[in-house]
Amino acid sequence: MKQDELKKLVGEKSVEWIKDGMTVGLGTGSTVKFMVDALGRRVKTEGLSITGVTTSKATAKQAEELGIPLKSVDAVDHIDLTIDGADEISADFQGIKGGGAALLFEKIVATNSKKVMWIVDESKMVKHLGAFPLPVEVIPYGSQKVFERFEQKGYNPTFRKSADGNSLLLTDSENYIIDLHLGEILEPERLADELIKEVGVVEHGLFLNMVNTVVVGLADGPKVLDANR
Ligand SMILES: O=C(CO)[C@H](O)[C@H](O)COP(=O)(O)O
Repeated sequence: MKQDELKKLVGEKSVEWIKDGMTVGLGTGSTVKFMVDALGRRVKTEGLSITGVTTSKATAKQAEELGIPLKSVDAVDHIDLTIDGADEISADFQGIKGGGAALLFEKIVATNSKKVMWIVDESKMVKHLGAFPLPVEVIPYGSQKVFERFEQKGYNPTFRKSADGNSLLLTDSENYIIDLHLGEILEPERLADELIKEVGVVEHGLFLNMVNTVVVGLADGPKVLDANR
């Protein structure tokens, strides 16, 4: 099966966990897009009553067009379940997210959720994190200095460019993304602590001890993994 078909498979499978009356965090990315489409169909055809809390302008636009009722994270009491994609998931269920530059809102929504589910095709399952460049969201002011500090530490940083390649990408919060090309992250907790203490860093894409369930798209069907937390 092609990667897109695996993404569709898990996107459509994941909405089975959504029940009437839930407040649901809606992640960002191409896999989540299939999930939101499937959720929109359930809202329309079954009259499923849910409230969505989105993690990006792109997901909010898609959900609005499908008639999914939305609220801000600040306007809900709690989020029952967040369904999101991921860029890498290690054998011990730690993750890298932010390939779609939505890591800040994704982490805020995940942190305020009772349960977090990640939906991925099998290429995202890895032994150790780090082959995927680690996104770090930084405030534009002073970002060159943060970049230089990352260079001195040997983190091989690159500023993420906009889709047309002519300017730096701006996140939904109008920040920049610096991607760290680390190769392998052997101590994710230590790195997460270090990055969040760096002045000018808003958030990083290490999502540690956050996911409860992973739905992996395999050629012979979706596989559900429990992170036991
Ligand atoms: O973290 C994300 C966006 O910030 C995405 O969930 C992640 O990049 C996976 O995206 P895709 O489903 O398109 O592969």
